[in-house]
Amino acid sequence: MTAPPVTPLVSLRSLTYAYRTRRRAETVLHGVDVDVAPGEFVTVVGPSGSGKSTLLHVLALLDRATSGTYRFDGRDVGALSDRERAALAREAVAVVFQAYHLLDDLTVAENVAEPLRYQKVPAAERTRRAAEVLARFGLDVKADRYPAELSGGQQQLVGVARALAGRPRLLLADEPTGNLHAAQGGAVVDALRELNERDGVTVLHVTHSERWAAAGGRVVELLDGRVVADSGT
Ligand SMILES: Nc1ncnc2c1ncn2[C@@H]1O[C@H](COP(=O)(O)OP(=O)(O)OP(=O)(O)O)[C@@H](O)[C@H]1O
Repeated sequence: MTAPPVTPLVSLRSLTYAYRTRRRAETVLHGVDVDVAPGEFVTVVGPSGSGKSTLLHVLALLDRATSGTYRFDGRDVGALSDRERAALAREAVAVVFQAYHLLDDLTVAENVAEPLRYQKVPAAERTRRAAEVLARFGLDVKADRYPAELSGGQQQLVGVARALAGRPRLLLADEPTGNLHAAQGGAVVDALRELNERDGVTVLHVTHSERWAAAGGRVVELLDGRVVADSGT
């Protein structure tokens, strides 16, 4: 007996995206077809300007595709209202950016707990989860510090911990190592791999560094807004 087919967590078909200025529209994604199965770890590589960040913003539900379809766990995202998309993003998707986007006047633990408010997680549970994820990354000792008192690598790990605390199904990381030294960057990529392997979170890591692509797993390569190589197909 063959196993039933698994619904991809992410399924893109003929997806395009155009930036519109007052004068004209510039298409920067041209017919992207990609499926990502639940539990996959995908590294997206490509030179500067190839469309990696644009793709990530569409996947994160921050921008709507111009044409084509994006299905998230079988749901056609294009058919959702803005409110429904925002709810799906809040519940199921987390993003780690190159800039850490931590709130300076909140402690590390408060930063990690803060987004859980929007998922309506009760206060005691927010505190418990923040402590748990910080401990996993060895940052429990920094829980009461402020972001400015941490190194860049530690701040980015707090960003990963914050993403994990929300228990996302899809974690998108856009050049999370871009501002870091090699060793710090390695710790951040290790953290992404761990939450993929241990927690089953589907991860899509965008980078223009070949170094991380060489670390294994599936690699999707973009060039001029098109997928030119995909080791998963
Ligand atoms: N807000 C915008 N308005 C118009 N064009 C844009 C905008 N943002 C990006 N672009 C264009 O879209 C194309 C793809 O950009 P994108 O940032 O997605 O590439 P990238 O592969 O992530 O590059 P990098 O590795 O440098 O971050 C580029 O030609 C860029 O100039």
